[in-house]
Amino acid sequence: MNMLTETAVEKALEQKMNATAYKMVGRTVSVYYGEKRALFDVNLNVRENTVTALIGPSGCGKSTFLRCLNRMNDTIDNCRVTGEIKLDDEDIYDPDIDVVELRARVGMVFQKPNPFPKSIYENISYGPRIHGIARSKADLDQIVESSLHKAGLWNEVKDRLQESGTGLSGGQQQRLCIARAVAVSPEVILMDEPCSALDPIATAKVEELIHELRENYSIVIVTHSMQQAARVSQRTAMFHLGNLVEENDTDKMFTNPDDPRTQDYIMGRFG
Ligand SMILES: Nc1ncnc2c1ncn2[C@@H]1O[C@H](COP(=O)(O)OP(=O)(O)OP(=O)(O)O)[C@@H](O)[C@H]1O
Repeated sequence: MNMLTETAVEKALEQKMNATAYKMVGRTVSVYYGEKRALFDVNLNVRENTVTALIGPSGCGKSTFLRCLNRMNDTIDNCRVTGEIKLDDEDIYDPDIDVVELRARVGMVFQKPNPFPKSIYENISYGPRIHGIARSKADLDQIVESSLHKAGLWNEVKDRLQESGTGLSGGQQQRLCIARAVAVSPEVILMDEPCSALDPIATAKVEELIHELRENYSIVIVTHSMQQAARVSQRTAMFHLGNLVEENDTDKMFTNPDDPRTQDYIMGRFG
């Protein structure tokens, strides 16, 4: 993309973002693991075409909040979520919601790349097949190719689609997992420390990819790296001891945060 077009795309995205279209809205979200309360009445929204970074010291509840957004906490015994979370205008905790469909709309990429022990092709085609997105082999081929393109992996794997996904390098596996999430046409992508198992070069590639994906998706990323939050996100939310301390424009958050706890954390004074 040339500089001019890139600036135009950035500008258009900025305008979209400033219109404060919320893709997801979280109101008074609390989470309990048995008797233990891990989140306290968190009010946090996910903006469209925006990367939102969740930061804060270990154990502050970042992953717990992330998992609320596609009901991954349902899979944890003893975990109870209260409050309200809406995707567009739909309450995702409504008992009538189809959770499998929800998790296709709100996809997830985990800390450790977790491709299925199947071929690269099958890793990506599985979701579209079970969700009935592809009607023919040609449809599937097209989805596999376009998802790999979107994840910046096509050129590296196009000649080895039938080889196992687990044979790829760690960074390639993570981009495969991103391609797998993208293949079911999600609206939101959740990423839980997606680069923590990657080397700096693979990390840079995934960060670049996150930057590009923002054009089409809303992204929420948990990260321990302040540099990463500053590089990839437009909004940042700071958690501490299960509370949302502050949510702000990333630029402001890293230059002039409203809350002293944010300042302390960013300056490495705790956590
Ligand atoms: N499955 C679980 N069962 C019981 N307690 C849990 C579970 N998962 C998380 N917790 C607790 O909930 C709190 C928040 O944990 P969470 O993993 O959300 O924090 P985090 O900010 O993502 O931490 P980290 O940065 O270390 O990954 C912690 O006190 C943690 O011990």
